[in-house]
Amino acid sequence: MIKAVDLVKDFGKRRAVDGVSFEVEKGTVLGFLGPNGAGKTTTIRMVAGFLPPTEGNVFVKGINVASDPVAAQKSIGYMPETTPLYEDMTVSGFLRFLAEVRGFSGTERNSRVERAIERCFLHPVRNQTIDTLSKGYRQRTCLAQTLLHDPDILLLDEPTEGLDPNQKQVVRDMIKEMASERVVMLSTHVLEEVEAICTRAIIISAGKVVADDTPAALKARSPKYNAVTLTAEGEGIADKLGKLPGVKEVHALEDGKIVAFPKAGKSIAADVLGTAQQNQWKVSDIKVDEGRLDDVFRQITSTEDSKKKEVA
Ligand SMILES: Nc1ncnc2c1ncn2[C@@H]1O[C@H](COP(=O)(O)OP(=O)(O)OP(=O)(O)O)[C@@H](O)[C@H]1O
Repeated sequence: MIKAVDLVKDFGKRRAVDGVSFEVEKGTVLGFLGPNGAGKTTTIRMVAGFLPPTEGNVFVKGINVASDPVAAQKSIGYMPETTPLYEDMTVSGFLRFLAEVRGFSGTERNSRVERAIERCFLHPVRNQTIDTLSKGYRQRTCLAQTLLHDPDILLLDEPTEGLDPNQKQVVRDMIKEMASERVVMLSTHVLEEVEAICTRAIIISAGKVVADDTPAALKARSPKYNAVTLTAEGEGIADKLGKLPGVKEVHALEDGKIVAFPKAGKSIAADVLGTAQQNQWKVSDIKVDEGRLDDVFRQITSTEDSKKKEVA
């Protein structure tokens, strides 16, 4: 549904996006991650047809977005970082107005507005003016306006930014619900969001794609992935675990816990447990680490930063 090919965007001498390519198919919730200034918003704006690329192309359902943005935008619902809202309009009045801008009138317009209100749970505030809405309801109103024309592609720039944890959850659930029949591409700094709702994550750093995988596969790149933390009483625990063939190293923590790190690609939990049983250690707790996306994010993006410094 979306195909981006070698996208480049220069602002004067600054290269904000530097050769980004990806393809996304229906049913995907793609998290676009990266440090501040990495080029996320710039890329999303190019996909949305609001910013022409300096080089490269974006195709949306086969339509070249830069050559025919109006046709492409029929399939796109775009929620920018800050959506302009008409503060003195009511929520339903605002949605009716935008439905008309999109070319719908009469009963068609009304039913589209009702559907958007329903999908975004806006009933309690439908007759309230926008200037009186809480941040969460403002965000849901922004989301509702992206749905009026029932687009196949939703581009959401930091959709949960500034929301409290309950509101975040509501918006995430709405996004998940909308994703099954669409492509959702969202930018975020929030790694837990990627784990909670994304089926795929692209990490961008200094305008380049530095990782593109499922959140689970990215987590598996964490140095802590499959590490085993053991709370146990017994003789020579660290030494014995260090001798297991799959174990790379063993750390004894100050609180008495022992952490065994596996060699790349190894799973050591069964061996650790077997050794504990053989030696009759008194095990009170054992945990296998799932890996952490923030470790991987830091690792990948700081490697890129240090490469840049080396080049400079
Ligand atoms: N209109 C513009 N004119 C000049 N430079 C710009 C413009 N828009 C973005 N930039 C620059 O391009 C780079 C990428 O910005 P962009 O907003 O795409 O990053 P981002 O990853 O979305 O960052 P953030 O997470 O902070 O929102 C930054 O260095 C930014 O200063």
